[in-house]
Amino acid sequence: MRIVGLTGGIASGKSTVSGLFKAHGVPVVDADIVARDVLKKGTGGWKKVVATFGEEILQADGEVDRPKLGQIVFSDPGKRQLLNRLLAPYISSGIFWQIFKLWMKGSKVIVLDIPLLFEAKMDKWTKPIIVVWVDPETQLQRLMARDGSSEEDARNRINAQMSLDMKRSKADIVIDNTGSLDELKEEFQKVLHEGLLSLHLTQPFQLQKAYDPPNVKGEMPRKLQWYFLTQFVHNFTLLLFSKAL
Ligand SMILES: CC(C)(COP(=O)(O)OP(=O)(O)OC[C@H]1O[C@@H](n2cnc3c(N)ncnc32)[C@H](O)[C@@H]1O)[C@@H](O)C(=O)NCCC(=O)NCCS
Ligand SMILES: Nc1ncnc2c1ncn2[C@@H]1O[C@H](COP(=O)(O)OP(=O)(O)OP(=O)(O)O)[C@@H](O)[C@H]1O
Repeated sequence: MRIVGLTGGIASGKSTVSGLFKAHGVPVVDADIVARDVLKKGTGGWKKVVATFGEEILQADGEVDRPKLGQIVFSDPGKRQLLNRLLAPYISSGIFWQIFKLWMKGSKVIVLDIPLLFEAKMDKWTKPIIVVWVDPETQLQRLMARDGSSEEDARNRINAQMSLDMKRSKADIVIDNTGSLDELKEEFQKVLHEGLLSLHLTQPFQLQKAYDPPNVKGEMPRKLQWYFLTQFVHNFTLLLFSKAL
């Protein structure tokens, strides 16, 4: 299975590009969604974060108040590193689990959409690496417009990540998202047909068929076996990652 790394800076347009991949039938694992799941009320990640940051980061319903925690960690690098360390094993194992499920479904090419691909040193697992780049001013404006955040908050979030120019220098393929959405779609088509092909990754028509092989009747017993196997692998990985940190 080929794992294409899709990264960039905050609000550089990763989700917009991953939406285009999905529209072409390529499955996407979204690390932000995994990171949200591992912080839901009652999960292991939630327990660790509440024990460390205190109950004042909770809403009345017991869920983490994400804007509040965001404000704490994006204005204090030490606290951000602490949060990263607490959640990293859960996020890594969640990502692994999603990829494993797609592999079982027979997917040949998937996209891993992850903002911290380089920072978390996960780039060694992905090839090619696509970086969605924008100039700093456009990034700031889009971030403030999308999140309704102040300039200070937006700058804090941008500065919490490796610079986009540095990420661009590490990319196999760069998508420049400074222009309009239509221009982005054109860039994306070029990447599909020229970029990925020049890396001998795959044929476009294979990309479209990269997921969901047709269902075969009477597969239930095998699926059950797979279910138990994957539960085992999931728990084992979680244990492994927890011990590694
Ligand atoms: C601090 C939290 C609660 C703020 O939540 P909020 O809903 O406001 O933001 P959201 O999770 O949607 O993230 C938005 C963007 O912020 C950036 N970002 C998130 N966490 C981090 C981080 N630890 N370091 C640098 N950038 C980050 C990413 O570009 C992400 O796409 C949340 O971001 C979080 O739990 N972060 C730690 C987990 C993590 O590292 N997530 C990144 C995915 S690997
Ligand atoms: N080419 C474009 N022209 C105008 N707006 C755009 C363009 N590309 C993306 N946007 C907008 O910019 C904002 C950020 O894009 P998006 O959410 O895709 O970024 P992201 O990299 O996934 O961000 P995050 O790291 O926070 O998940 C969104 O509101 C999106 O609609």
